[in-house]
This record gives sequence, C-alpha cells and structure tokens, in this order.
Amino acid sequence: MLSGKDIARHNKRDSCWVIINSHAYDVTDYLDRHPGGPQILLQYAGKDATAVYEPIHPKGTLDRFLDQEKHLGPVDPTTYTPVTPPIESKGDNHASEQQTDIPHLLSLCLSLQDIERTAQKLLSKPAWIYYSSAADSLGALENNASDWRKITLRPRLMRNVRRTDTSRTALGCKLRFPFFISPAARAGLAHEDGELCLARGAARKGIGYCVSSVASFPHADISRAFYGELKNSRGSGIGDHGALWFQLYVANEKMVTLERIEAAKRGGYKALVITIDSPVVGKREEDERYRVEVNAESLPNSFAGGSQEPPLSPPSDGADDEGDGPLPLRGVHSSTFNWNDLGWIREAWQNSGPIALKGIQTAEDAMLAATHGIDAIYLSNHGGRQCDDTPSSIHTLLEIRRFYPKLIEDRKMEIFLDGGVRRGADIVKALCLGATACALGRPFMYSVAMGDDGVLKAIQLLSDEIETTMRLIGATRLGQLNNSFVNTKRLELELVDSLGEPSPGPRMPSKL
Ligand code: HEM
Ligand SMILES: Cc1cc2nc3c(=O)[nH]c(=O)nc-3n(C[C@H](O)[C@H](O)[C@H](O)COP(=O)(O)O)c2cc1C
Repeated sequence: MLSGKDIARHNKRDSCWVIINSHAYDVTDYLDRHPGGPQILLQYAGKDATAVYEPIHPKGTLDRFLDQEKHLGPVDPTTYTPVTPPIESKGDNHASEQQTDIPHLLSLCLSLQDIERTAQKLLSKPAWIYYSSAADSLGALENNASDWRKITLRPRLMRNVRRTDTSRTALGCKLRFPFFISPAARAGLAHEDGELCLARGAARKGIGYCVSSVASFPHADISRAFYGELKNSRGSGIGDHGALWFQLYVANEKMVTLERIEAAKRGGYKALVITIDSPVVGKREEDERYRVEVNAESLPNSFAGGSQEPPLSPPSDGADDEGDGPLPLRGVHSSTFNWNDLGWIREAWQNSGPIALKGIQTAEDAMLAATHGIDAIYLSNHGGRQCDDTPSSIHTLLEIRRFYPKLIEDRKMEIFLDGGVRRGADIVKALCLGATACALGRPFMYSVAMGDDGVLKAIQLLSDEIETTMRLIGATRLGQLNNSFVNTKRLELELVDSLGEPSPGPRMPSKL
C-alpha cells in the first residue's frame, strides 16, 4: 500500500499525483487535457483532493477519463491528512432536522418559488451555489425573470371551460403537459438519488426529461429508473405518456462525444438535444469564488501574495483554430464545434430519433437550423449561465415571429423555450406565440432536494397552474391557444430593427 509520503513527492508538473477517496492517481499526462484546467490539479499535487473533487465530478469520471494504468492503488489513510472544505457544508438552516419532515415542508410549498426557498435551506453550500449561479453581472438571468411579465394575457370569458386537455406531442413523444425537465448537470449534489428522482417523477407524471451529458448517475441507470417507473404506471392511463431525451455536449475529444451518443442509443433515449451555446463555460463568479475560498482555506499558501491565477484559468494563449494545443480559458466542451459537425453527429446517432439544437438566441440561427434540417429548436440562454446580457427565450421567440414568421407557421420545426419559466401562465404565453413546450432547469434541481416527492410536487404545481390559466383565459385545449390571447407590445419594443446575415460566417470545416 502507498503512503502519504510517496504521494507527496509527486507534487510538480513533471510528476503530479493526487489522492481521491484514499486512492492515488497519476494525472501528469492528463494535466493539459483536464476540462477544469491544469492549475487546480497542480494545486493539489501530492495531496488529498477528495473534498474538492467529489462535488464536481459525476460518478465514474476516473474510470472513464483516466487510463487504468494511472490508477495507482490504495493509500494508507493514517499516513496523510485529508483536506476538508472548511466552509460549513449546509445552507443557512437546520437541514438535518428539517429533512426528516419533508412532507410537512412540501405541504407548505404552494409555488415553485416556495420550493426554491425551501431547497436553499436544505442544500449544501456548494450545491446551492452551483445551481443558483449565473454569468457575470447576472443580466441574462434578470432578462429571463423579467421578460415573462412584459407579456400580458387577454382572457376571453363566458365559455364552458369545465374540462381541459393539456396533452401534447413533442419530439415524437406524448406528454401529459406541455413542459419538460431541462438538462441540468449534477443532480446528485441535491440528493443521493439525484437524476433518478427526476426520471421517476417524469415517468410517473407523464412529462419529458432531457438528461444532461454530465449527470451524476450513469445514463443507463437513469433510463432504467425512467422505463421501470413507466411500466409501473401502465394501467393508470399515464404509462403511455412521458419521454426521456439525451442532451449532448460536444466534447473536446470526438471519442467522448461518440461514446455519449452510444450511451444515449443504448439507453433508449428518444431524441438528441445538442447544446450549442457552450463553446466555453460562462464566467460564473459565485462558483469561482467558492472554489477560490475553499482552496485558499485548505491550502493557505497556494494564493500567497495573490500571485497565482484562480483555479479556472488554464493558459489561453495557445488556443488555436485547429482544435489542438491547450484548451481555451474555460474550455470544458469543444470550442471548435460548428454547423459542419452536425454531419458526423447525425451519422453516429443513426436516425435514432429527432435532433434538437439547444441554446438558439437569434432569429438568424433559428433560420440556419431550419436550413440544416433540424427537427426542433430549443430557445435558451442556458438560464443566464453562459453569455451575459443575452435575450430571454421569449424575446427570441418574438424575434423569430417578426423576421421569419414562416418558421413558426409552417410548424416543420418544433420550438422549445426555457429560462425563468416559473409559472403555468408563462408556459401558456409561450404556447400562444407558437412554442411546442417549455422547460425548467433550476426549479426541478431545487425540487430534487426533497427527493421523489419534491419532483412530483413541482410537476403538480405547474400543471395545476397551466389548467387554471387556460380556464381563466377561456381555452380548453392547447390547440386553441393563439396570439390573440396575449399582448406582446411591451416586449416587442425591445426587438432589433434588422437582422444580420443568416449564414454560418466564414467556412468552418469540422475540426473534430
Ligand atoms: C484525477 C482525475 C480527474 C479527472 C479524470 C477529471 C475529469 C474532469 C472532467 C471530465 C471534467 C468535466 C466535467 C464537466 O463537464 O462538468 C472536469 C471538470 C473539472 N474538474 Fe476534474 N478531473 C480530475 C481531477 C480533478 C481534481 C483533483 C480537481 C480539483 C481538486 C478537479 C477539478 C475540476 C474542476 C474545477 C472542473 C470544472 C468544473 C466546471 O466548472 O464545470 N478535477 N474534470
Ligand atoms: C445547475 C444547472 C446545470 C445545468 N446543466 C446543463 C447541462 O448540463 N446541459 C445543458 O444543456 N444545460 C444545462 N443547464 C441549463 C438548463 O438546461 C436550462 O437551459 C436553464 O436551467 C433554464 O433556466 P432556468 O434554470 O431558469 O429554468 C444547466 C442549468 C443549471 C441551473
């Protein structure tokens, strides 16, 4: 068995070992390929990195990304000092007492905002920061929250609205309600069952769940949880509704992307939702601040004199157009991914279901998606976590309506929206303007803090609100919703006067 002393000797760039969960790993050759950058690995060179590693990486990361020969074996735990994050692990409340009374807490949740407030008390500090953070000055996040209110409803009255039908088909799957769970990484930070809670909840209630590439559980387990629950729901009339889709991040290494697509096919995921808004990861300052604090307190000397870069700053000077060389700053996913990569992705997916592009923020890119034969566009600014001061998805929908109305009228491409959706009325507004369905990210992550019951409650709250709003504006079926039910004037004042060229710009062959 190795000892802490053996590991401590490998504390430099030319030989860098770390301890994770009492096992040693040689990451020397992995330094420049590490999506979180080499700096953070070098800070922990020769030391125990478990406390920082664990909350960030999905289970199985070491097996998937680090060659087996670099797994050096167990380290005697009496021979080194584990580094633990000094910051208290829970939020600002008595979480352990409260966790025992989840049913009571849920009974007090009458809206998604209530679920968020309750989750803030239950979640660990790193989980709360990771879920709630957004990019830069939070401008995009604020647009997401405020734009829904700029559209008002125009109720038509004196209609028989006793019975409503809220079902819809999206990406070839039947849904009981016109919303689904947005892909969000690392649900395991909120609950030990993480994504499994979301999968079971979606199946039980007959809604869609688009699972992140970066899930805390293997995609096969999530799919088993979903289809297992769907089978149990048969007979209740719900079992033929519900959908499991796969969100794809195109990775720096083509092999990793191909493996993800294979996992999606094997797991019976019915659509591929490719995220296009993340050539680099946004500058989320709360996340970065937390890491700096943890590192500074665990390793007091590593920031002496402020001379070192914060951990998420790998060298950016060598980034080039060829897709090789060091990763660009915050280059967690592929930064060369472009329209010409759709060819090999399609080939690998082999028509296993529709393909959607997630992260469209302009009418030009919506048009380009149509010319590339994409089945669905998913308007989103990533919950304000990527580029700051970007338009909300409902703003982008209005832009498309103004400049390319045919994209909506033809109904050849389905249209999804997410970002700041917190009320059933928001979803009704989007549907009035031509959206197929809406999705929610953070509210569902917060609901996971209360396990399966939390997820079911979030779905129930939202579906109740949709039905009530439909009745109050005089609609009984989703097909009846149209733009006469909404006043969009305020938000339309903010639209651009003209568009740029809907061309992909300079010719960009695939570099992957
Ligand atoms: C030892 C083997 C390691 C492997 C194979 C590995 C692998 C990965 C992978 C695949 C990602 C991308 C995950 C994603 O897309 O969210 C990542 C991100 C990251 N890793 Fe590691 N990692 C290792 C060790 C560490 C250690 C020891 C630390 C810190 C002490 C660390 C800190 C980070 C950070 C900060 C990110 C960026 C997370 C984000 O902003 O999304 N990693 N790593
Ligand atoms: C914690 C968190 C993790 C996310 N992870 C992913 C991801 O892995 N893939 C992706 O395409 N989008 C990801 N997103 C963006 C969501 O899919 C979605 O666009 C966003 O959360 C919608 O905004 P909302 O949180 O206001 O509902 C993430 C969002 C959050 C909050």
